[in-house]
Amino acid sequence: MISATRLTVRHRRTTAVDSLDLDLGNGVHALLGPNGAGKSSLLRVLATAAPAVEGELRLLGRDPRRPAERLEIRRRLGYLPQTFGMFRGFTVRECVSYAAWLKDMPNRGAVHAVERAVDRVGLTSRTDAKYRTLSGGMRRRVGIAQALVNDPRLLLLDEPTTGLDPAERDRLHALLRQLGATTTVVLATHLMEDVHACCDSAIILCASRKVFLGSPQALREAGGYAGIVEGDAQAGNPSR
Ligand SMILES: Nc1ncnc2c1ncn2[C@@H]1O[C@H](COP(=O)(O)OP(=O)(O)OP(=O)(O)O)[C@@H](O)[C@H]1O
Repeated sequence: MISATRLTVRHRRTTAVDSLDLDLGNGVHALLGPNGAGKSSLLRVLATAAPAVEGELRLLGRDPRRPAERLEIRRRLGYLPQTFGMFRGFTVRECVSYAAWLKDMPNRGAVHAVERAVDRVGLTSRTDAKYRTLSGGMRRRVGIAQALVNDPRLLLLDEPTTGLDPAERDRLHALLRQLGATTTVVLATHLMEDVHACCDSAIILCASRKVFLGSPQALREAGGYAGIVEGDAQAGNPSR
């Protein structure tokens, strides 16, 4: 569902993702790495929100450089960016309906899909509340509902559990485990709790390069996250 070959992402002179090879199918895949390692930059490219400067990328079997195929990818894509803005006077329902409209969903199906997405993030009792009256964690859950509303085949979540209370984190983990059966989910996170609760595999980026890809168990056996990141720094690749 994601196939990248020598994918390179740059911001002016900074290389954020360096010659990445990646093949991911259905399942929940954690994207880990120190601050500045390139996680958000990679997710933006996978979300077709920014182009790669080099390399090949196929998303859901399609080439995001071709406008018609990019449109098809976007219809099947859910993306929660690390920070996102929303019209503060919109209700929860309006925020999620707006996302459905942006994703070109037919009006009739969208009404039910919006209710379902709001329910999946536990905000049904706040459907008519204005976005500006919500807590930080609830706002993040609105963002997750926006990402889910079109039942995406490719779901990209940038630190979705930040600010969620423990019960909501558990609820999201359960939802992601369920979605992973039919969806390719990439979850950028700093929390090993997320990895152990719902992920089938973990990818570690350090200083823009992939330094590990394997199951949570393989990660433990390889010395754990800290061991791998410290080992990479000692090998002369200090993270920015
Ligand atoms: N818009 C930008 N312009 C210039 N440089 C950028 C931009 N966005 C990111 N960078 C740089 O690209 C590199 C990767 O940043 P990125 O935000 O992708 O890392 P990250 O792994 O998501 O970090 P964090 O864990 O802090 O969210 C960093 O060196 C960062 O300073």
